Amino acid sequence: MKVTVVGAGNVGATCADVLAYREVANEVVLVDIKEGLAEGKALDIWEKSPINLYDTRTVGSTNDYSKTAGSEVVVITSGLPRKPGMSRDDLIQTNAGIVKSVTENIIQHSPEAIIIIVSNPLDVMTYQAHLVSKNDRTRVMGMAGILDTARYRSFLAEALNVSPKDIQAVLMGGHGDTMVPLPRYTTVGGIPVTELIDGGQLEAIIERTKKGGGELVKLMGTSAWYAPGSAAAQMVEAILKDQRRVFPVCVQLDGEYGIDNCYLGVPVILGKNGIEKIIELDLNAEERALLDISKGHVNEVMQVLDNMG
Ligand SMILES: NC(=O)C1=CN([C@@H]2O[C@H](COP(=O)(O)OP(=O)(O)OC[C@H]3O[C@@H](n4cnc5c(N)ncnc54)[C@H](O)[C@@H]3O)[C@@H](O)[C@H]2O)C=CC1
Ligand SMILES: O=C([O-])CC(=O)C(=O)O
Repeated sequence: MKVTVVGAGNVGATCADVLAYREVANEVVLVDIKEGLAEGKALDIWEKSPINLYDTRTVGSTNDYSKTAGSEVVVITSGLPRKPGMSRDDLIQTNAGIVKSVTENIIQHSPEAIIIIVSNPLDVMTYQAHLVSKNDRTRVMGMAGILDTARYRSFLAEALNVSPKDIQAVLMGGHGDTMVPLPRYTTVGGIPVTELIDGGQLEAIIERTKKGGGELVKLMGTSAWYAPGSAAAQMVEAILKDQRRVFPVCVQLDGEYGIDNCYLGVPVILGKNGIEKIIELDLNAEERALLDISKGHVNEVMQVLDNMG
């Protein structure tokens, strides 16, 4: 089993590292445009194998996609991260071109690959990769929901002083301030969260979650990588091991939730064929209204991409 991770920066290298030490694949190919970066990081991860005890082979490449041939899953993390004061949407001009050229190279060498997009703005970069690859929508998806849900779960765990392992939750919508957390579908060891926390505190956690990426950008001057890299690796693992995990994932909606041709995070079952099923929740009026706002925003940014030609 072979996985390629494009972009050997913060998120890509973290993803490759998690894939290696969890032995998700036999071979992980790391690609970057910057001379020597991918080779160096792949070698560093390989040199760690006797310490962390794994035998996944990690290989680096400076833009030579022949090394990626026959990959079953490809994670695309190449592109600019935002700096303080920027929105994710501000990255579209640069990242749209990068995601386009990378997707073309990937498809040429691994036409059967399932593609996971990480580059921002996430929902619209997933649209871009879908347009370029012409793959079935079940095989081109974006990583955001696992990360956003993890932030929400970790904040709840802290507030309730319980293990984050016991918090289950789902978030929907675009990867940005319009994301839609769903307290109705949040449980703590099977107990509805609303029985354990007061409304004001829960609302504050939801607001912090929506701005969770920005909180880290403010602290570090660039965006997060440990949780994002691990989240992308978790999606790869679900696919390669055919785990049928239930995760929020960004996918093109084609009538689900009454929405056509918009790329949004929704709960799906992830297995060997990529998106095995989109789960349609019975949203109440308030949740529905929030999802519509999120859809409106993603549609606007999709329009910007369309206008770029
Ligand atoms: N979906 C999500 O939840 C998240 C998305 N992101 C996004 O992921 C992307 C990467 O973030 P970081 O790893 O922190 O950035 P980074 O700057 O550390 O790494 C990006 C890498 O992409 C490489 N690159 C640029 N153009 C390339 C090309 N044409 N081919 C191959 N490699 C190329 C750069 O040389 C660099 O090494 C950003 O767009 C960021 O906004 C980051 C965190 C979470
Ligand atoms: O905030 C950013 O720019 C990166 C990202 O998508 C996240 O960490 O959620």
